[in-house]
Amino acid sequence: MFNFWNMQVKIFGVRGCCFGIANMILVKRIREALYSALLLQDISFFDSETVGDLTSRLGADCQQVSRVIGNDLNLILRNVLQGAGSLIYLLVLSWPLGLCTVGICTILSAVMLIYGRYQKKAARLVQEVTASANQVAQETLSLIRTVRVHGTEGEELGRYKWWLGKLADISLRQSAAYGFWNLSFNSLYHSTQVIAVLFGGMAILAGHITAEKLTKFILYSEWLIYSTWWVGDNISSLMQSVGASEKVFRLMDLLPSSQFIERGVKLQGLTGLIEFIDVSFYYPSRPTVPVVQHVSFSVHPGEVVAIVGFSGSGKSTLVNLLLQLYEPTNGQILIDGHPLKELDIMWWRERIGYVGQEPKLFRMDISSNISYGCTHYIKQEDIEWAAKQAYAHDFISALPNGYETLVDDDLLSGGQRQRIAIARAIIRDPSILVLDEATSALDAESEYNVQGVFRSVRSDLTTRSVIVIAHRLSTIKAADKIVVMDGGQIVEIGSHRELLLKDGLYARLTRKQADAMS
Ligand SMILES: Nc1ncnc2c1ncn2[C@@H]1O[C@H](COP(=O)(O)OP(=O)(O)OP(=O)(O)O)[C@@H](O)[C@H]1O
Repeated sequence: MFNFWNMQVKIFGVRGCCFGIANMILVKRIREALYSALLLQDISFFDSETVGDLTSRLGADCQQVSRVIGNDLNLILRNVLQGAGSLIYLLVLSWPLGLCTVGICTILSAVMLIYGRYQKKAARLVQEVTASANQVAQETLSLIRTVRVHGTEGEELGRYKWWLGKLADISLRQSAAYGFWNLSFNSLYHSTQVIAVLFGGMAILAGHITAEKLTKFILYSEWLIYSTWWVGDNISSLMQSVGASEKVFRLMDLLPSSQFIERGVKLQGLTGLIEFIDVSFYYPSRPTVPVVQHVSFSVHPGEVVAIVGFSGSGKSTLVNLLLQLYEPTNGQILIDGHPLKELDIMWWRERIGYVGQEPKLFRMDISSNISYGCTHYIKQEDIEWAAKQAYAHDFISALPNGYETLVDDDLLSGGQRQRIAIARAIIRDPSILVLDEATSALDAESEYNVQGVFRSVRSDLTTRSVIVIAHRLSTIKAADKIVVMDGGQIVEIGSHRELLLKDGLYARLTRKQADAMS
C-alpha cells in the first residue's frame, strides 16, 4: 500500500538540501547578528551584555538554529507523512480501532506539548546559567593577577562551582522530565497493543475482522505511535533551540543606528571649530541620572582646550558625545557650524584622532596597530615617522621583530601601549585630536615632547584643534582654555592664569596637586 521505505529514501535525499540551506542560513544569521551588534546606536548594550557571552551565543545559538533547520525539520516532515499514511490505513482497516489509536495519540500529543514547553524554558535557563559560568571563568582567568594578589582563588572557584551546581540542578530536572515523557510514551504505546489484542481478538471471534487484518493493524498502529513520538521529540528539540536562540533573535531585532543607514553631510574642509550648545545627557542604562547638564563651550580652530574636574564629573562623557558614540539628550554639538548628527559618520571619524584612557591594542603586529583605521594605504616609512613622533620608535626597534612584533598584552607596558595609540592618532593627521588621559602613563619628559607634536600644524598647513582631558598640571597649564567640570556641569572656563585669579574650584585643585607633589 504505502512504500514507506521508498518514501524515507526520498525524504532523506531532501536532507542534504536541508543541511545545505541550514548552513547558508547559519552563515547569514551570524553575519546579521554581528552586523546588528557592531552598528548598534547604544553601545552601552555591550556593557550589560558581556562580550564573551555575546560571542559564545553567536556561535552556539546559531549552530542550534542550523541543526533545527537541517535535522529536526526534516525529521518532523518525514514522520508527519509517515504518521498520516499509517492513520489513513488504520481507519481503512477498522475505523473503531483506528479511532482508539487516534485517542491515544492525542493524549501523547498533549503530554508532548507540555514537555516541549518545559524544554523551551529549561533550554533558556541552561543558556543563561552556562553564560554566567563562562563569564566567571573568563573574568577569573583574565584578571588572574588581581586574583593571585588578593589570594581569592578559593572564592573564585566557589563562584564557578555555584553556577555549575545550578547547571547540574537544571540538567537533573530536565532528565526527570525526559523520564516522565518516556514513561508516558511507553505506557501509551503498550496500552495501544493491549487494546488492539483485546478488542481485535474479540472482533476476530465475532468474525468482524481477520487475523491478518489484526496483525496489519498492530503493525501500522505501532508506526503511527512511533511517528507521533518522533514528531513530539523533534518538536521539543525545536522548542529547546528556539528557547536557546532567543537572545540572538533579540540581538537581530535591534535596529542598526541610523548613523550608518542614512548618508550624512561631508563638509568641504574642516577648520576644527567645535561648539557644545546647552548639551545635556543621560546614559540609556541610567535614564534618571543626568551625567552632563546644560554644557556650553567652544573650541576654536587650532586651540588646545583642557577639560578638568573630579573623577566622574562627566569629562569622558563629553568626549563620547563628540565621537558620536552617544547622542545628546538635549542641546546640540556643532562642527564648523553644522549639527554633528547631520554629518556623515565615517567622514567625521576619519578626521578625528582619539587616544583613550587605557588604549587597547589588537592582536596584530605593531605596524598594523599603528595604521589601524586608516582608509588609504600607509607606507612603512610613514608608520615609523608616526612612531618617532610618539617617542615609540626606540622601544619598537628594540623588540625581537621590530615593527613586525605581534602585540601581546604582557609584552608592552602601559606607557608603551599609550605611545602606540598616540602614533595611531598622529598618523591620521587629524583635524581634531581628542586625548582622554592619553599621556598619563608617560614619564614627564616624554609627555612634554609628545605635547609639542599634538599642537603642531598639520601636513596641509592647516591648524589642529585639540581637546585634552588630563589630571596633570603640566598638561593642563599648556592649554589655551581650561573647562572645569563638577557634577556634569561647567563651573569655570578660562586660561590657567584667569582661573587661578578667580580662586575657585580650579585653583583649589591645582593647590591640592601642588601640595601632593611637595
Ligand atoms: N556607559 C555608562 N553607563 C552608565 N553610566 C556611565 C557610563 N559611563 C560613565 N557613566 C557614569 O557617568 C558619570 C561620568 O562618567 P565619566 O566617565 O564621563 O567621568 P569622568 O569625569 O571622565 O571620570 P574620570 O576622570 O574618572 O575618567 C559617572 O558617574 C559614571 O558612573
